[in-house]
Amino acid sequence: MPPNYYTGPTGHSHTADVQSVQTAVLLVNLGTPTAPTAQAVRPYLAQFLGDTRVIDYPRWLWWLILHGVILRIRPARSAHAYARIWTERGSPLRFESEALAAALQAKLEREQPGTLRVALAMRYGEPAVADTIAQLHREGVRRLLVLPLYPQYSATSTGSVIDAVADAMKAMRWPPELRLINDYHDDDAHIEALAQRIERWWAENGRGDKLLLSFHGIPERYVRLGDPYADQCQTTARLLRQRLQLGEGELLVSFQSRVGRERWLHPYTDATVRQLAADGVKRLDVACPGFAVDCLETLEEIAMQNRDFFLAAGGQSLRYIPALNDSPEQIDSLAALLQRHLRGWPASRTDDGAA
Ligand SMILES: C=CC1=C(C)c2cc3[nH]c(cc4nc(cc5[nH]c(cc1n2)c(C)c5CCC(=O)O)C(CCC(=O)O)=C4C)c(C)c3C=C
Ligand SMILES: [Fe+2]
Ligand SMILES: [Fe+2]
Repeated sequence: MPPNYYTGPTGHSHTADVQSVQTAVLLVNLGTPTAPTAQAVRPYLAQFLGDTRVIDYPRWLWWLILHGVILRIRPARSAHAYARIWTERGSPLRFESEALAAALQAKLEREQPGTLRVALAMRYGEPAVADTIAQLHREGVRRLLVLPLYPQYSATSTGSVIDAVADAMKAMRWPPELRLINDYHDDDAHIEALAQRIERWWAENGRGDKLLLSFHGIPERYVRLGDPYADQCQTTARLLRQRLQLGEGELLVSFQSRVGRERWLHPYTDATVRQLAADGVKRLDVACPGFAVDCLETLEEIAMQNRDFFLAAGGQSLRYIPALNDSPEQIDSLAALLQRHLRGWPASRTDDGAA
């Protein structure tokens, strides 16, 4: 039988429950290297930076630069950064995403016993989107709801997940019915979750002089070409500012993680924290609402690198407020978001529980 050919509900599944569950939720995050070494980071960066959604230069030119220059230098530098945040559980992006998926599975199982599966895939590296969808398909999944773990849509992040899902579907004779959440940047429950998470953190740790929201940047050119990302970041920030009842000067927005020589979204986070310190701000709180779970970009770039920049420029403390991760706030808001997008699909037990 050809690979990915639907074998029916008795196919390859191991438990009665899995056999009967025809609807799956697939969470997709970016992916992360398997170890904090140049050797492990290199193939990860090659796949990531080789994606035309991420870098759209003409292929032959970019291939020469990527393989001739960047992949000779960057893996060692990135590996050094990864080593600073690596734990005995591995890469934070990976174990935090797994914890989120497990908590969502448990929550949805309590709400609708035996009707839904939650799976997790990574856009780059493992577990690959195509392999995960093929496995769900073999287990009899006929309806698939995909949630890319990016609150704001960008072609470079969400768009690339859509490509990977489309490629996986193309390889199937009878693909499952598909729904795909584009973004949840202005979802009421999501804004409420962010606000409560920040307020809870302030209640436990006290409050700084200002709150900076740092989002991952993208090249400005992509926004001119129609990417809604910058607008969605600003909307998330505006809604959060209203909900937290903060003034324009108390909640600021910046963009981090710039790569290469092009102009990226402004203002840059590193320049912003230095300027704030120079302006006399002593205690700065930073949150990164664009990241569903903590990762290199929050734990190393913000909580370590930018903290150092702020202190060196005269600031007293830069405190990073953790991502929503698998907090009750995140689980409740994402479960509600998923339930809304699942509406209209039949309850998926086909065996009336008799298996
Ligand atoms: C070079 C172009 C890049 C674009 C465009 C980009 C957009 C983008 N990225 C995220 C989320 C994450 N990025 C992460 C790491 C990371 N990002 C880039 C480059 C671009 N990102 C690189 C090269 C790296 C790897 C690390 C490094 O070498 O600096 C991560 C963390 C991964 C981890 O393992 O922890 C996340 C998450 C979004 C949301 C986005 C567009 C909006
Ligand atoms: Fe990135
Ligand atoms: Fe970075």
